[in-house]
Amino acid sequence: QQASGTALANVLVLGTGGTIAGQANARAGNAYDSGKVSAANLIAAIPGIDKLAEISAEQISSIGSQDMNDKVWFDLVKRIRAAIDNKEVDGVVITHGTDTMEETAFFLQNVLDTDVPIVLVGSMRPSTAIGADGPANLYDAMRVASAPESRGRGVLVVLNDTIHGARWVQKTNTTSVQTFRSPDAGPVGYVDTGSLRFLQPAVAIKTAKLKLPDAPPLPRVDIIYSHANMDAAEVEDAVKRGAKGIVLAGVGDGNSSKGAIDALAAAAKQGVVVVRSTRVGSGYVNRNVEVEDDKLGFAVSLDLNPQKARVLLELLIANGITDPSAVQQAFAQP
Ligand SMILES: NC(=O)C[C@H](N)C(=O)O
Repeated sequence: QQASGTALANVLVLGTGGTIAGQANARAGNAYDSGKVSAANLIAAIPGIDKLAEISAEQISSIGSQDMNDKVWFDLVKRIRAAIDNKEVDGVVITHGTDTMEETAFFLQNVLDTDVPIVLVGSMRPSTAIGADGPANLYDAMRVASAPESRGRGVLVVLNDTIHGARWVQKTNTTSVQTFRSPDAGPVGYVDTGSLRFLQPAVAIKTAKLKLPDAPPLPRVDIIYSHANMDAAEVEDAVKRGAKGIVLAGVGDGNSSKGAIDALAAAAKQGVVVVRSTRVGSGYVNRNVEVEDDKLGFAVSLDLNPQKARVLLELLIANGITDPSAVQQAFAQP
């Protein structure tokens, strides 16, 4: 049963920008500009998409997702909540740049309380490129967002025929159209010319674990990238500039040099929330294996990469959850 009682699902498309809305301007040079084409015009250019759903399109922002920020996130939440509360929609599609798509997806999953499908979509080639991938991706996202079987699966990402879950998806290639992967969990489904299929039945993903403050910004959480020959400087700088939390993009199993770990322990003692993640790109970060987390007052990110650990930690601190064991428990929730 659709929100409006009509045969087609009602899908709200919210444009934020990105390469999917990018346009080359040959006269201005070789680079293309992100976020030039409105979501409404992207939809209008796709033959047959109007047969999939009753579509309405609105623009939230027109930016490359390298510039994604708290204000756009708060605006998205406000609009989506209103659409769901007013029973306007059966599904939501968000057009978005790919660079920070996984962060927006994971952010929304943590604050939206709904089983309505929320689908993020982007492209790797601008809308004016030969073989632009945006139209097919947007068509597929519309199929996913309008399908009853997509309900209750949390926030989804659709690109290149593949459906991913917000917790696991990562951008893994700088330029390839096959860039989104879920290294630790695999995709949740596929959408191609012939079919839309999920690999597992929906296991209600607990959305909205956390409250969103009334207005941005979220508390400052810095990511510190670990490397050979590392000292304490980056950690100390983060503390000096007022970071309330630090995520370590550690080497290997979330490790770092003695100097950096000592500085993180000192920061934790002062009340900065420290979460160890990894720069590796896949795998779990385990507690108390190479680093004495219990003793030093750290939490670990488990399967969350540094950029998603940062999003979760911002939200936890905003909700007053700063005790390392409470932070650890929150990271463990699927
Ligand atoms: N393919 C893309 O969308 C990259 C672009 N820089 C963005 O994230 O907006």
